[in-house]
Amino acid sequence: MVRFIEENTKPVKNETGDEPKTDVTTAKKKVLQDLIINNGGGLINSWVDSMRTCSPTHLKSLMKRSSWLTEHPSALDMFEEILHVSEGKQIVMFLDYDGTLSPIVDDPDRAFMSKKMRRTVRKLANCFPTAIVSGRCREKVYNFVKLTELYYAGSHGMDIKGPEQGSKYKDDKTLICQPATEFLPMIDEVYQKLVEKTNLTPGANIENNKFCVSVHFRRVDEKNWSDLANQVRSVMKDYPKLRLTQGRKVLEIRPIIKWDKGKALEFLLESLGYANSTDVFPLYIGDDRTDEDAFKILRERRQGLGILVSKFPKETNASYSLEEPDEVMDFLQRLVEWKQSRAGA
Ligand SMILES: O=P(O)(O)OC[C@H]1O[C@H](O[C@H]2O[C@H](CO)[C@@H](O)[C@H](O)[C@H]2O)[C@H](O)[C@@H](O)[C@@H]1O
Repeated sequence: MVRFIEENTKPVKNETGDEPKTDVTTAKKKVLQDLIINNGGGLINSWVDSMRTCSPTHLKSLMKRSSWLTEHPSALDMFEEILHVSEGKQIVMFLDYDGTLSPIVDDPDRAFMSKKMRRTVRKLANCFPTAIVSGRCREKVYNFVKLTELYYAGSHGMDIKGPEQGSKYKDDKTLICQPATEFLPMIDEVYQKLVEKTNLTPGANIENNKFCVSVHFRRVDEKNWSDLANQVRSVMKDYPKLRLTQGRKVLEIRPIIKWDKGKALEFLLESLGYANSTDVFPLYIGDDRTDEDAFKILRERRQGLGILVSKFPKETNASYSLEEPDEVMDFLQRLVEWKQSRAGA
């Protein structure tokens, strides 16, 4: 059976503080049950349901933004409080790329970050250890960001490398972590098969992210989603060692190993010498379901905090929110100014 792993989520409460009777969590649980029980029968419908359930416009109708903001306030509004809880600790920054540093666009190859954002991230990395944690392959995300002073964790954390020029925080020139190398031939094979299978589905775009593959359906007409799901399933059924997760209008195919953005965060903290430290404050900013693994780790460790980038209410383990990449840039800029003011004091 193809394994479709639901990302970690927590129930969203309605305005009275109760869980709504039919909320997103319930809907997703049903999708998951269908997958397990039907083992193929209702599978395609379930995939398509899930593809729809993840659309922000669908979620928008289920949750009220005002009550959601009470639980996940703006990180800009709460800036002073965030500084207060990080007092005396080393801030370590973790930044997702798509939808966090760059706006979501139709063509994944054109998801450029602005020059202003790049300047801000460069200044940030000068103030705090900073890592980019992305679903994209590391080389590709590096080509967008182009900053040698950062840590990069590509392929959802399955490809980690320290700063090119060494880090001012630690000499990490040789830091490399690739826990899924044995899957490389399999991923290449699946990528080729998916390209062939989906080439008659208008708008479908298969992206090779080295240790995982993305099947984009942003430009696929909704009436063709079940065809696409069928094509993906027909390929994946022969690969029980691969699993499927979902991001923003994208199906992500990746090895079944227990490694994700949360594990990458832990690995990087450990590499920086903060494995068991209580003096560290990791700040993770991301917009997608795959970022939930990192938000969850921070909650479990009771360390630092997660900030979800979203204009719409979403189930999340993050504590705070920002609406869009421009707000992320403002937040990062304020962190830089705060750090610089202390250095000069
Ligand atoms: O972890 P991330 O850095 O957020 O990467 C997740 C996926 O991001 C990209 O896809 C998303 O952004 C595209 C460009 O804006 C958009 O067209 C697509 O619909 C989004 O899902 C990237 O192309 C994927 O490979 C990443 O896995």
